[in-house]
Amino acid sequence: MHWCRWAGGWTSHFQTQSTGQEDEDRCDFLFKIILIGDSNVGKTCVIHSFKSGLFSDNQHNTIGVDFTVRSMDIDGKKVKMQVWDTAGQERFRTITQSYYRSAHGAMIAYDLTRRPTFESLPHWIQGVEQYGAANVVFVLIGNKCDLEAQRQVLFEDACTLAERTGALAALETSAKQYRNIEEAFELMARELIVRHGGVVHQDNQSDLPTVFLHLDSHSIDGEHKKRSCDC
Ligand SMILES: Nc1nc2c(ncn2[C@@H]2O[C@H](COP(=O)(O)OP(=O)(O)OP(=O)(O)O)[C@@H](O)[C@H]2O)c(=O)[nH]1
Ligand SMILES: [Mg+2]
Repeated sequence: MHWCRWAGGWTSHFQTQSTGQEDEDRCDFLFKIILIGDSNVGKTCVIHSFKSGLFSDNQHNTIGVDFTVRSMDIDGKKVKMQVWDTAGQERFRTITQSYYRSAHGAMIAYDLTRRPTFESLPHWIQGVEQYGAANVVFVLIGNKCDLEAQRQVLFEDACTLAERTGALAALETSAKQYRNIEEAFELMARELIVRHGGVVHQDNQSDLPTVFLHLDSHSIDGEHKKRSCDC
């Protein structure tokens, strides 16, 4: 039987006979992360990239909801990230919203080459506030930063929105070039660990701009407490 800390309580989600897989199944924390945002912003690619490091150009639109699991080592703690991929298409909205309730964290994604996908972020944030848990942590993810020449959203605009809406952070990612993918999930994992009783140090190794907001003073080292963008 393998015990896992499920955000505040202990759970036996990994009850099995002893198979010699104990090390693989053991974890210190298990967090549910949901990815939401308009269709074609790259949610599935971000998750696929996080899971396998690979990028596929021929990604089909997600039907309903899908999920994947990946473990991360955060300062010696084994953290299982159960990542829920949702369809951005309107017709699946009722199904996808029913998954918000049990999420500890939400990554709300937009495509920085398509302004309308950024404009709809307030709507997605409102959905999290309405259907999600009260203390859900959310970050704003501007994907496709490899397409700089086609950019339609300034990072400063994302920072402003993040600050106004109480997001933990704003980040720009590229699923295609595996840029800021690991960092986005690590940022989320570190914050959730702190909120659920662990103590970790913030360790931002990203080469891309990230702005951290609304972090508890005890949650991270002072020197990294706020890395602001140039806005
Ligand atoms: N250049 C570039 N293209 C990307 C990136 N991420 C995703 N794409 C492309 O964007 C398109 C949509 O990607 P998906 O991951 O299917 O988008 P989605 O948000 O999951 O869409 P739905 O499942 O309909 O909600 C695909 O053609 C991907 O190849 C990226 O970082 N850079
Ligand atoms: Mg998808």
